[in-house]
Amino acid sequence: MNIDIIAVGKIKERFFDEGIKEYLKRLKVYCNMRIIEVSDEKAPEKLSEKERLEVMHSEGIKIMNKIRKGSFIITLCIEGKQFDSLEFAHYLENLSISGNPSITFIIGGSLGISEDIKNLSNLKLSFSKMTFPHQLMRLVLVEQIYRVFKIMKGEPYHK
Ligand SMILES: C[S@@+](CC[C@H](N)C(=O)[O-])C[C@H]1O[C@@H](n2cnc3c(N)ncnc32)[C@H](O)[C@@H]1O
Repeated sequence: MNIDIIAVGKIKERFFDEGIKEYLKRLKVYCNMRIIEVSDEKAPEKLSEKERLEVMHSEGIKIMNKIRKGSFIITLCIEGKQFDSLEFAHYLENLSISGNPSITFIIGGSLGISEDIKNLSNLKLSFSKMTFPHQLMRLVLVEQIYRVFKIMKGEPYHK
């Protein structure tokens, strides 16, 4: 299975970086995963709503340019659909059985993600109603994808 994660912004904290790298290493036997980083737009700390939308729009264009053609697009956002890990595993398993060439997960930057990207997504996925920083979200996502493969293969990990 080809899985892309398109993420806005860099991983700056070493402890997130190490965790993400560990799961990417573990995932190598299960899938072909690429992490594609797009740069975040430089923005002042205080932004008007109009400026915030403009930043997210510019980041959205960079994201769009990186989406693999024909990919099933899953955008992470707080208001999306919530799954438990077993449901998420079955959902991804069905996607792979239905012959999708790839799955693309999208994680927004510190300001969030544009409506354009949300609207072109096949699924909006929420990990809870709480807001997580984008670096932590990337770590949680790779861990949950690893968990999905362990569940799909019936291998011990999930309880
Ligand atoms: C710091 S958050 C952005 C917060 C922004 N105020 C918003 O409402 O989207 C950065 C990114 O992490 C992801 N994210 C954060 N919390 C999430 C959650 N509970 N479920 C799904 N994605 C989340 C989203 O992709 C979001 O764009």
